[in-house]
Amino acid sequence: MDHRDLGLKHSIFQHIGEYSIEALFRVSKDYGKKYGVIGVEKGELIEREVSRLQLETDERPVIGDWVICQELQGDDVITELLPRETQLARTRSSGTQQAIAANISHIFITTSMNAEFNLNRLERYLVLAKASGVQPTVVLTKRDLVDDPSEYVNQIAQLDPSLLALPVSTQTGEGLDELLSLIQKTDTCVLIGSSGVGKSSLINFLLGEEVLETLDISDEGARGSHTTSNRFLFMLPTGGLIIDSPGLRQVGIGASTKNVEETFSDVEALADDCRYRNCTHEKEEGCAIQAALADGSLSPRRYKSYLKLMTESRYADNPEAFQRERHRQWRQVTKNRKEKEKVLGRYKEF
Ligand SMILES: Nc1nc2c(ncn2[C@@H]2O[C@H](COP(=O)(O)OP(=O)(O)OP(=O)(O)O)[C@@H](O)[C@H]2O)c(=O)[nH]1
Ligand SMILES: [Zn+2]
Repeated sequence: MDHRDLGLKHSIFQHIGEYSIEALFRVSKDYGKKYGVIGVEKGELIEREVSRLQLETDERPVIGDWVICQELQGDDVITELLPRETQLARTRSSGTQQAIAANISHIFITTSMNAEFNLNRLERYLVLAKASGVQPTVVLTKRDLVDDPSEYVNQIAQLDPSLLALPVSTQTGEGLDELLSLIQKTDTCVLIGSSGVGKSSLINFLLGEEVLETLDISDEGARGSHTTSNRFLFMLPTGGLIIDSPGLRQVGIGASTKNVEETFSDVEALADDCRYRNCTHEKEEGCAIQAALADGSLSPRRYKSYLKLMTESRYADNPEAFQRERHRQWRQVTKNRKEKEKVLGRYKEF
């Protein structure tokens, strides 16, 4: 085996500099202070537990990162964090971005074909994929529960005709070979989606064993006193890698207005035809978006989803504005509470 089996893309090589390839490792477990890393020595996979030195960047290594590890005074340490090709990030409460996983080549957006199916949520995930610069595929899970998945596939085609939507079932095995065939040897994939859509079941299938359920117990035994990591990079037996991280399972992830515009290119294209350049698409005369809503060519659902994600992403573009808005909302809450107390106080007087 070699580093390509760990997902090494050619582009990372230029950053290795004077180090030997044996010093190159990939972060596979994140314990907070310590990390699990994997590398290759004499054609064999090696796993190490390392801590990090004060790095030149403020950035903390995350799962999927490529790092340089060296032995210093008997300890294995991360001495350098290599530049990321892609990263998935979320917006902190302060409005700044925090990386969750790095060097990902494929995002599988998972959604099940039942009440959980939600186009707004899908659009949110598509914006996230845009923000990360990563190719998304929609995986429609629980294929065995529906007679005909085409109703779901068609709805996704309406969001973006170039987007692949793949119905699968871990119960019957349908679609799973196609899913596997999408993962190349040097690919690093993540599955994102709501709780219960079947992500763990899919990861277990890809790994060929029930790793996710049994992991906590065996890992704790092997690690002794360390807190068990719940962020993992797994190597698939069929080639390629997959990241499982609870941070990736949440939806509140940051993206810029540009990412939203790209995801909603149909709505943006309409806006080009508005009479006024600074059209707010609300009441203006000659608004192409209002016209499309009126003639039914743009659905009110998609329009609302677009406006909502645009508003959110404006804050990601501008953390200070994000802070101001939070402050304003907080003042409003406090004011409401004071007013309520006033009213209640008055009642007490009676
Ligand atoms: N009918 C059917 N049920 C499935 C399928 N895949 C998973 N399930 C069931 O759906 C439930 C949730 O599956 P998980 O794999 O734990 O879902 P998850 O997305 O990992 O959920 P979290 O761990 O909470 O994020 C379990 O009861 C599974 O047995 C499927 O293809 N068909
Ligand atoms: Zn308009």
